[in-house]
Amino acid sequence: MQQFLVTGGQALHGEVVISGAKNAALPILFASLLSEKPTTISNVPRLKDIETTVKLLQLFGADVQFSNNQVQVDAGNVNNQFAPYELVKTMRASILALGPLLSRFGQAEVSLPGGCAIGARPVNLHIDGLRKMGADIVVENGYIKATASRLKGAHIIMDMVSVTGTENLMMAAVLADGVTTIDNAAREPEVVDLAVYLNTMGAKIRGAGTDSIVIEGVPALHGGVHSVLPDRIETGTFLVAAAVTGGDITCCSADAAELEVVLEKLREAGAEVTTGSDWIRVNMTGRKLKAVNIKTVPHPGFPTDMQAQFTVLNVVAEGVGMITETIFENRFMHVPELQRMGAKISLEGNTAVCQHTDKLTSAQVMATDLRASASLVIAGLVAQGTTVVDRIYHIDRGYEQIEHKLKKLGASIERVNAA
Ligand SMILES: CC(=O)N[C@H]1[C@@H](OP(=O)(O)OP(=O)(O)OC[C@H]2O[C@@H](n3ccc(=O)[nH]c3=O)[C@H](O)[C@@H]2O)O[C@H](CO)[C@@H](O)[C@@H]1O
Ligand SMILES: C=C(OP(=O)(O)O)C(=O)O
Repeated sequence: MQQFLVTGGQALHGEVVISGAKNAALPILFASLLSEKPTTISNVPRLKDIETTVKLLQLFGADVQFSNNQVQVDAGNVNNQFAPYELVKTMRASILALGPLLSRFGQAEVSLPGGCAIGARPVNLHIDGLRKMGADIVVENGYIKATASRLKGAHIIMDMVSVTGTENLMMAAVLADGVTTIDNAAREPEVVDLAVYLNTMGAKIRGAGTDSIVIEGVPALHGGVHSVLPDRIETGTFLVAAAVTGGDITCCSADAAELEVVLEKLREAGAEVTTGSDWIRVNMTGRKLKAVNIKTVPHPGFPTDMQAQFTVLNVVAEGVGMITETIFENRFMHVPELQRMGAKISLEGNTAVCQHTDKLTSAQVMATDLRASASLVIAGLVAQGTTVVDRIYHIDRGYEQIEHKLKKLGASIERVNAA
């Protein structure tokens, strides 16, 4: 098992190139299953979750070539629609195989993903929506078994805003017979990127990015070429790391329009934030960090995937900052670990009350999920001494070469094999 050793005290300086977005690349790779023709996707981050997706696509019978950051998928010979528990348990996004497989082949059997550290994360909305489109679905022995001769267009009103739920149903609707409307749809930029990719392949989707998406079914898709949008959560993570260390960094290949609310919170926290067409700079030199209040909500509100990083910001900042998590019921697993580093945080229901802590001190801490692990690394960058972050396989799910990127910005961080 690998660990990070992070020695605090260096302000981050310089430029970092942001990778393609994990949460866009995953649905886009699964969407390739909808076409018999080859597709090419560039700006794909090299991450554990992407490797898992490639394995799944290959298991289905697709020919997948991954070199540098480009993936070519030829799903012309797909002959298997079974996603086993062994792969699905390592990556919840595997549920995104369900919609495309069912839509193109009329059958799919996908393991239920199960809960994870941040919450139960059911997939009832995915199943209900597909049933509305005429699918026969049974859930037994831990598997979702779905069949449909051809899915039919339907009017689906989502009970809750679900990102992968919206994506799964949008993909399923692309080859359905007739028009599907998804109301109360997720508006995340990753949903929009998926729609752009599908439209490139000949799908007829409009309204992505609003809460009502209309999909006119087509008989087949052709090939396509697409570049994945920049990862707004990776961008935000580096910007927070710069702010808490009192640094000055520029994220290149980044999109400020996707991060408006996060940038606004950084300004409120005292950072100087400037942006260009494809870069964002945060300068904290000689400035005082102030605590901010945050409430996570679906896009365009504050993203839950940036909550743990802002928890650290609030601990280092002056004043008291409240962090309220409304999306996932258990997304404060980083708090006890940060407390072990001296952070003054008290949990009151779904709110973490963060107080200024004069000095964080190093400790051995355990990563429990992807963004929690990012927050522990950020805390290590400002703590006195060397922090040991265990279970960094969580961070490898979502951050491409994080230690190399941080080192280039002046951080002291090493990946080591645990003794
Ligand atoms: C691969 C990917 O894109 N992951 C993102 C996606 O996860 P994911 O798509 O899994 O998250 P959802 O948007 O579906 O979850 C939002 C809320 O809805 C609930 N829910 C969801 C589906 C369902 O069928 N029933 C149900 O009750 C969930 O438990 C959660 O409380 O959006 C989350 C919220 O922005 C992000 O944190 C994840 O990084
Ligand atoms: C929760 C996340 O991812 P996933 O939905 O893949 O678990 C995340 O990216 O922060």
